[in-house]
Amino acid sequence: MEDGLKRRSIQLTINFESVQNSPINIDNARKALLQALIERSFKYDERPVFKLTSGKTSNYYINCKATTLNPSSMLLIGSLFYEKIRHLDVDAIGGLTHGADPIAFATAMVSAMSEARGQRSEVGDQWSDLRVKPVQAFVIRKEAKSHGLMKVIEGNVSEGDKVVIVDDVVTTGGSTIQAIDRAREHKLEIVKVIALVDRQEGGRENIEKKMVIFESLFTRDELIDAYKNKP
Ligand SMILES: O=P(O)(O)OC[C@H]1O[C@H](OP(=O)(O)OP(=O)(O)O)[C@H](O)[C@@H]1O
Ligand SMILES: O=C(O)c1cc(=O)[nH]c(=O)[nH]1
Repeated sequence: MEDGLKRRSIQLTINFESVQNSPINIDNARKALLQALIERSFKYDERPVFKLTSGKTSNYYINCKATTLNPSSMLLIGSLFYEKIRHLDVDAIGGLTHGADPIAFATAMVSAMSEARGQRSEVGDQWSDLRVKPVQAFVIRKEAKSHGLMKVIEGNVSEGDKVVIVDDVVTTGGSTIQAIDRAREHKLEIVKVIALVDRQEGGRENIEKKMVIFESLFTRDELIDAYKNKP
């Protein structure tokens, strides 16, 4: 924790006029992100050709990286994830590399942009969304680094920090649970867990057994509906 820094959150608006002309509305951002996931990430085949991390096969696959690494989607992701944590006392956001990384980075970036707007509000500007301290991003490695500082967790987090664990997809929840366990081994306090997509295959239940709050931005059902109704 950085001492002496307090956060205030006054107004619930996401307004990126400082970086682009059209402000982002949360409902519109969600719709746009769903569309991006369908266009870039959702793959379907009549045969179960997609092999999953668990070893099972599936007839659909959500390659979230094609969306999470796309710059306009990053802005949407950062805004939507930040919206879910901005009222909480959170020091940092991260998860198991690689799925979690772009989500954590985008959210941290949006939190810093929010801080910049807060500074403007102090000089009487219209932006009154004030967060004095941005959220740090961190990365949990699958294996400890074998040289340098030999770290498992990279980023500016330390014992006692309040963190949010993220993942791009939750299927069995195994990857997210690995992140939860590693974070706890490092004495990080988990405030909640947020996934971009919940495949509704038992992951939520498995994660909740770790006594954490679990949320997702989208479910498999929503994605499949959107895929079927694709113009
Ligand atoms: O809920 P689970 O059954 O664990 O499956 C979901 C995980 O699978 C994918 O990661 P992957 O193992 O493909 O690794 P990568 O992100 O490093 O590519 C995805 O990013 C999730 O982390
Ligand atoms: O279970 C997985 O490994 C998995 C499923 C999916 O839809 N997308 C992904 O990246 N991983």
